[in-house]
This record gives sequence, C-alpha cells and structure tokens, in this order.
Amino acid sequence: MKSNKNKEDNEKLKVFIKKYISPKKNRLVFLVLMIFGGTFIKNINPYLYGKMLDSISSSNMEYLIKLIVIYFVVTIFTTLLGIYEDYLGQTLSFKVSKSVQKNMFDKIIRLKTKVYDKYDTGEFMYRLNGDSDEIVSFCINVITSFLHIIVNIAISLYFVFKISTQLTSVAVFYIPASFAVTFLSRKYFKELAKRRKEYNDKYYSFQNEIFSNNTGIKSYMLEDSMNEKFKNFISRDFKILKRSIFLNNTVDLLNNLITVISSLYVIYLSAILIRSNLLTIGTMVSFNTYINNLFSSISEVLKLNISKQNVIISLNRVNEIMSKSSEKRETPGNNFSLKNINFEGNEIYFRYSEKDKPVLNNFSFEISSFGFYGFVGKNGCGKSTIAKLLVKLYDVEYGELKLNGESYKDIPKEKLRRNITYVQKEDFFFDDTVLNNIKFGNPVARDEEVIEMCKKVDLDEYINTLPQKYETVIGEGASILSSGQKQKLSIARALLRNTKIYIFDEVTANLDGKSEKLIISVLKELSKNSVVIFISHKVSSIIESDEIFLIDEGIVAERGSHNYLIQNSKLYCELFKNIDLNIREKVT
Ligand SMILES: Nc1ncnc2c1ncn2[C@@H]1O[C@H](COP(=O)(O)OP(=O)(O)OP(=O)(O)O)[C@@H](O)[C@H]1O
Repeated sequence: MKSNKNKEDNEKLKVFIKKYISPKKNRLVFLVLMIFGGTFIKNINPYLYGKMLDSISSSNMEYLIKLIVIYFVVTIFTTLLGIYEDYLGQTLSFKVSKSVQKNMFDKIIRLKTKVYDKYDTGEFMYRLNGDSDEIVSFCINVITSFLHIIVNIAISLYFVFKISTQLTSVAVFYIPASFAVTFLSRKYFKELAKRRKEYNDKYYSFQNEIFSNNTGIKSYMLEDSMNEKFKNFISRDFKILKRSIFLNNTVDLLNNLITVISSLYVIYLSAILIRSNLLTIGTMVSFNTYINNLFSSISEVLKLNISKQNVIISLNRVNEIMSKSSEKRETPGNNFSLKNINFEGNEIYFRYSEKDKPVLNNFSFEISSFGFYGFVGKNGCGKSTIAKLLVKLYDVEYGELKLNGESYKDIPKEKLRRNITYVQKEDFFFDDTVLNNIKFGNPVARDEEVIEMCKKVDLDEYINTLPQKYETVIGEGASILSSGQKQKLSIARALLRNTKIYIFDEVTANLDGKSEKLIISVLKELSKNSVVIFISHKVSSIIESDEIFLIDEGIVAERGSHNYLIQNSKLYCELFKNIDLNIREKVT
C-alpha cells in the first residue's frame, strides 16, 4: 500500500518534470555535466591532501610543491565552476518556475466560476507563488544533484575501499541507521508540511480581506479585534514552527549521533591499524575525508527524501487546481443576426452547489424584440443569478436557455460575451488611468469616443477636474472615485462596447435622483436599437420599462408593463408601496 503511494508520488513528479523541465533539457544537461565535472575534479583534493601530509612526513619537498600547485589550481577551477553552476541553476529554476506560474495563472483566471467560488484568494495566491516554487526548486535540485551524489558516492566508495576495507565496515552501521531515521520521520514531515500550507492559505486570505477593507475596519473600529486575529495567526504559526524545530532537531540529533559513533569507531580502528603499520596518518586523513563525503552524500539523499514529502503536498495542491475544469477557449464562430434579438428561457433550474437550494426553479421568460426590460424582485430572489447565466458564467443545470434560436449549450461563451455587455453590481476597476479603465470596454475606441460616452453619463466634467484628466490613475478598485462616479464610469465603459445586448445589474443603486434619471434616459435611448435588461430591486428605476419581469422565489411570477402590474400584481404593489412617495405620485 505504502509502496504504491510512493510509486504514485514518483509518477506525479515525473509527469511534472516532463511537462515543465524537459523543455529546458539542453540547459539542464549542460548544468548536470558541469556539476559532474566539478564534483569529479573536487574529489581529487582529499587524495592530494593525504599525499601532501605523507610527503611532509617523508620530507619530499619537490613532490610536496608539485602537489601544492595542483591542489591550488584544482581549488580555483572548481570554485569558478561553482559560481557559474550557481548562476545557471538559479536562472534555470527561475525560468521553469515562471512557466509553471504562467500556466497556473491562466488556469486560475479561466476556472469555471462554480469552481472558482470554492477557493479563497489566499489559496490561489499561495499555491501560485509558494507551492510552484517549492516543486521546481526540488525537481531541479534532484536532477542536478543526482549525478553529483552518485559520482560522490562512487568515488568515495572507491577510495575508502582502496584505503582500508576494515575501516569501511563502519558503513554497515551508518547506512541502515540513517535510513531508519529518515523513514520513521517521513510521515511527521508530511503532516507538518500539510499543516503549514493550510495555514498559509488562510493567512494570505486573511491579509487580503483586511487590506482591501480598511475603511470598513476603521469605521467599525475593528482594528483591535483584527490585531487580535493577527496575533492568533502568529501564535498558530509559532506552534507550527516549534513543531518543525522539534522534528528537525530530533532528526538532526539522531543523525549526528549516528555520525559521531561512526567517526569515533573509525578513529579507534585507525589507531589499531596504524599501530600495526597497516595504515599511515596521511591515508587515515584521506579516509576520513572520503568517508565523510560518503556520509554527507547519503545524508543528502535522505534529506531529499524528506523534502519530497513537503513537495508532494505542494504538487497535490498545484495539480488539484490544474485538474479543475476551466472555461475552454472556443472560436466565437458566426455572429448572431443582430437585426433582432430573441432570448428564451424554458424552465430553468439552477443552484450554486449540489448542497444548496435551487435559486432558479422553473424560471421561464422570453424577450423577442429590442427594448428596455426591467427585472425586479426582492433581495436574493435570483436577479443577478439570471444575469450570470445569460453570459454563461454558470451553466443552467436543467431547462434551456436560447438566444436567437440557438441553445446556450451550443453557443461558445466568446460569442455570447462579445455580443452581451454585462455590467455587474460591483464592477471591476484596475489601478490604471481613467482612459484605460474605460477603454477595456473597447480597446480600439478613439479617445474622442471615450469622452463622448463620459459626456453622456455626465462624468466628463468631473474627469476634467482631475490632475491629469483622462490620464489620471484611479488607484486600486478606483479608490479616488465616489461610488456613484464608479457606476458612471462602468456605464460609459459599457456604452463604448456598442453591442446589441446589455445587462445592467443595479447600476444606478449609488446614483442621485438626477443622475439616475439621466442614466435611465440614456439607456432608454440605447434600447431603441438593442435589448437592455435592467436589473433592480427598486421599482422606481424600472417603471419606464417596455416590459417588467417580476421575479419571486426563483420564477418569473408576473410580467407586463408597470401599469398592468400595478393593477394586477399584489407582490408588485407591495414593492411599489415601499418606494418614495414623490415618485409614486408622479407615476400613478
Ligand atoms: N456564488 C454564490 N454561491 C452560493 N450562493 C450564491 C452565490 N451567489 C448568490 N448566491 C445565492 O443565490 C441567491 C440569489 O442571489 P442573487 O445575487 O441572484 O440575488 P439578487 O436577486 O440579485 O439579490 P439583490 O437584489 O440583493 O442583489 C441568494 O440567496 C444568494 O445567497
């Protein structure tokens, strides 16, 4: 069972190496050969050193000088080689690591939304940055040190046997004892690595949450409780650190004990052999160096085995993400006929996860001409959910969604997203200029078009008061803009896309009455030549709709114009009753 697990782990590592490291094999082979050459040459030094000691004892000065020169040249050469090796090794690790991260990054941003929802930000961040680096440096370390370790072991074994078979008997104790320590401790190292990584995920998520909600924390005076939470994180980290120190030290202690016993045994046996003239002091020193080389090479193998436990955890975490289903790249294919748009939803059933209650249950609707369509209903009734289905962020579980007669199952998401402009409740902004943030809507738009859209939504005047006008950087999450200005910017960006279908989700929630009126009139104008779906929980903003869909408990409970619904729908009247009296008077 255990050996199967080990085989499986090795297989996973092989797959990883094949995918990410093999493409760099020329560089790697060069590096391995350099390490191999360096190790080979370096191994001559202990032999030379022993010879130097013996030539001192025999006062052979001429021979000693020759040995000193060779020793010096070998040392300088291997040192320079080591510097170049280090450069090659580090740049190789960097390149491989970045190619893993590029793949992972692409995978993460394309994960199906349903999968994406299941992870915290910290989990993505640590897997992308921490885990991938650990795997790469381990794999490169194994590959490059493999040959070097083998060469070291072979040369050391050759010399120790050559110098004294009797002294070499120490290996009979050293090797099995060191292996036993490693194999017994492996399980604990693996558990510890798992705990550390789970801790890191939560730690990064926590920081991300705290740093992106600073104003909320201040206004609710949560600084002290957040500090307390941070302290708890530190103390959990400290517990993990203590465990790790304990485990590492115990293993080091046992290994040192094994090494000390072995070295003392070698000294004792050497003394006996020297007394019997079977060994010289010089060869004893050489033997010691070679046997220590042998021991340290074996210990390197064992250490790699322990790091493997850590790396397997990282590899499983990276593989888990890489194996999740992501949105496939599809070619958009032929465009829809844009003369008219026909949406059809038949008995749609949708829930966010298998254990959740359905959000939409038997949801049916139809939109068959250009116009302004209001989707209204209480909080949480499923309005945004239907918007997300319309741009295929999620797939319908049962039932069918159709656009111009084509089933959503057969429409590439690219084709939908190219033709539908969806403005979310809380839209996205990048830490870039006003101009670029608007141009994300249509990268080929001219600056004049951007200005024109900003004028339409009454944002141009404000932008012109900014220090660099349209070139002003708006900060992370558009931090320099008010929430209403952010909504206007989102709408300007959407208008710039110039599509035939628009979905606006609560885009006027933060606007003052005058601005809301202006935006509704802009969108009404837009709807003469397109389908505008306007989602809101406020009846006031959809009163002027050509048709209103009243959503309740996952279905379209009623549909019709405002005047029809006010006379025929109790639920609509209830929603309407709660709006501002002034507006009510104006529309009744
Ligand atoms: N990613 C998600 N995972 C699980 N449940 C979700 C998710 N998003 C929304 N929900 C749930 O689905 C239901 C419908 O949410 P939705 O956002 O569609 O409501 P809404 O009608 O737009 O509400 P509001 O008017 O408050 O914006 C809610 O009960 C909500 O808790």
